[in-house]
Amino acid sequence: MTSTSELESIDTLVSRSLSDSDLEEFNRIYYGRKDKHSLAIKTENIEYAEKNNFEIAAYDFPAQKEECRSPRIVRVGIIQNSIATPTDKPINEQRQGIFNKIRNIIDTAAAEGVNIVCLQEAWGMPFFFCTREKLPWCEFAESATEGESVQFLKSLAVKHGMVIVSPILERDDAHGDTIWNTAIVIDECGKVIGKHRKNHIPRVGDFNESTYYLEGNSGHPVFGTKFGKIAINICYGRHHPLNWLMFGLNGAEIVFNPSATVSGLSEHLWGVEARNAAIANSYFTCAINRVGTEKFPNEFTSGDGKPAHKDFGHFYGSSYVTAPDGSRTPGLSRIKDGLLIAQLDLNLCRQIKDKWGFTMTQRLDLYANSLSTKNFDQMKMQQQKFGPNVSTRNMLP
Ligand SMILES: NC(=O)NCCC(=O)O
Repeated sequence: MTSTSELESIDTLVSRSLSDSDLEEFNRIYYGRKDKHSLAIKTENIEYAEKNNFEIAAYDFPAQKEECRSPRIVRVGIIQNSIATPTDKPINEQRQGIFNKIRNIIDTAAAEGVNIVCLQEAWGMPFFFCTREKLPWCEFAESATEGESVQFLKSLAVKHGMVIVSPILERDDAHGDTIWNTAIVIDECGKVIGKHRKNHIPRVGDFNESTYYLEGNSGHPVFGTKFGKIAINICYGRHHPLNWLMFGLNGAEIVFNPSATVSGLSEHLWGVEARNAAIANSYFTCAINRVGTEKFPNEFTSGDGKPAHKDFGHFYGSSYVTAPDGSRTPGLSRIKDGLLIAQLDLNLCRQIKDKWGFTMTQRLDLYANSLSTKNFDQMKMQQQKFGPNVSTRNMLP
């Protein structure tokens, strides 16, 4: 289910083209990496990954030693995956094929000491929203506590004593079978400790997701886990700086961004948005994108006057991790399943807040005032009087 005509990755292109010393400078200037900070991976896991056709990479994000606090080291593992079988196969076969791949990758993450795993958006199904067809696709929606993928991951969480963040399509049968795009958090004992429902729904390209599920109603929850305070900003939410801000205000130390996005649309934005969010909010971000090209049984149109077609385009993977100081890992492959492991010292969040003062110097009072209902009403009145070009300065008392 992966395409070979696509470029493997920008990072392999760069590293193949530069001398060692130029590559070191590239990493320093562009990625903020003072040295390679690669972590050693056990030989048997490298061999296992090769045999099972997924990439494995590992990086370290150390913090300075402090006198009063011990280091708070956590290993996160982010997983990008393609689908496993053609999309015209029975639902259970499609689902099981993906489960088999994910089990291999999570077992490997555990063998490398990973504490928290996060999967990509809607990881257990093809990204069928382009089709606008309800059946069979809505059959992938499942209960957030007892669904097929939830049970599958609960057992892996217990087996490995790890926290697993799992983005699913949630069917809430207690509330009119409402469907949501949800990330659930399973703790190391196999308990679902909470969930977040995607706040922002795309209305761009073939991302016809509003046909299937509603805008989330869960706010900006942060989950206190054994390994750190985590939050999930699902896919299109990464274009909304205030969405990122709210997770930070609520105390997140790591924000996962499970995504599904295609080349031609967003690839030039991909390396910017989650990285910028880490800088602006002094937390770690983990951006995870689906990989591969998915074809569907029936043709659909994109509303752009071009001929009907059966594929969504290429999901370009390129998952990466950014630290609060803005340094980042290279991206995973654009064409292959992958596991990216990052060892984070969460002490870095406070160290960067102290160094740069971004959270201390932000003016939430000014923003809140400008965004308040009273000021919106004033703006509307002014716009009625003077036209749409009225300056926001006119809104302030
Ligand atoms: N899944 C999703 O929200 N994709 C929207 C496209 C994008 O944000 O790049």
